[in-house]
Amino acid sequence: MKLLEYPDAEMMMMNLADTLAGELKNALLTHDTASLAVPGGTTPGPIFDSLCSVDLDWSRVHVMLTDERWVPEDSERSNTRLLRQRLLVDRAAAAQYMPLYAKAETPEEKLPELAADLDLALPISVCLLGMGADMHTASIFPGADRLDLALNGDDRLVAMRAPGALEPRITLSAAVLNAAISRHIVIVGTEKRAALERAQQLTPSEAPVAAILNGATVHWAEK
Ligand SMILES: O=C1O[C@H](COP(=O)(O)O)[C@@H](O)[C@H](O)[C@H]1O
Repeated sequence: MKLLEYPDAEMMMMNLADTLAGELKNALLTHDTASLAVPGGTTPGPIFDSLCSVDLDWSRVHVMLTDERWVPEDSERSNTRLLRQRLLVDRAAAAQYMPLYAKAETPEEKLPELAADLDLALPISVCLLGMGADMHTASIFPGADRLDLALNGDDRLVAMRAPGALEPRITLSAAVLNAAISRHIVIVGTEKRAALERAQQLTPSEAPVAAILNGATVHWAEK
């Protein structure tokens, strides 16, 4: 794992947007299409605000989330809602969005069709992940019901319920995240920095983020 420390979060978000854009442009030089996986939650909004206006051929880019909360798209908890408001706008509105949510009571009902659609966009060219202070990444949570499947199975997508998650989740598996050509993790604050350091001493079952640290670049700013 490589750790990049930034003087402040604003600079980090702009830098990271540039890095992701550069990697996408490179991928498009040698492939017809490229894919970008991004997290939801509270951290990545400012990255999306910069990335969405980058001049690249977005029509050849598949955009997907690393994970989704099983709530309707108009819910404030929806990661898709965040993407539609802040990433899939401006030039990036031309990207092809691969949803991880479809209208149904439970993620299990839609999982096979969502997973089949994803195949078009795998392996991921550029992957950005977040991390919670509880050391979850994507929606791979400590104590989750299908933790072993998400960490060690071959499935691309896993439906999850966990004590630390407010609603059912659907998440890309560690296998899919680790197959990404480039992997970045963005974290802000001293609590998450301490959690990252703790995770490096723990097993992936105790600290799921540990499963995807090898080969990743972690971007950190205190505030
Ligand atoms: O629930 C989630 O949490 C993580 C971390 O979110 P943050 O609000 O602490 O930045 C996020 O990476 C994930 O995509 C999201 O579903």
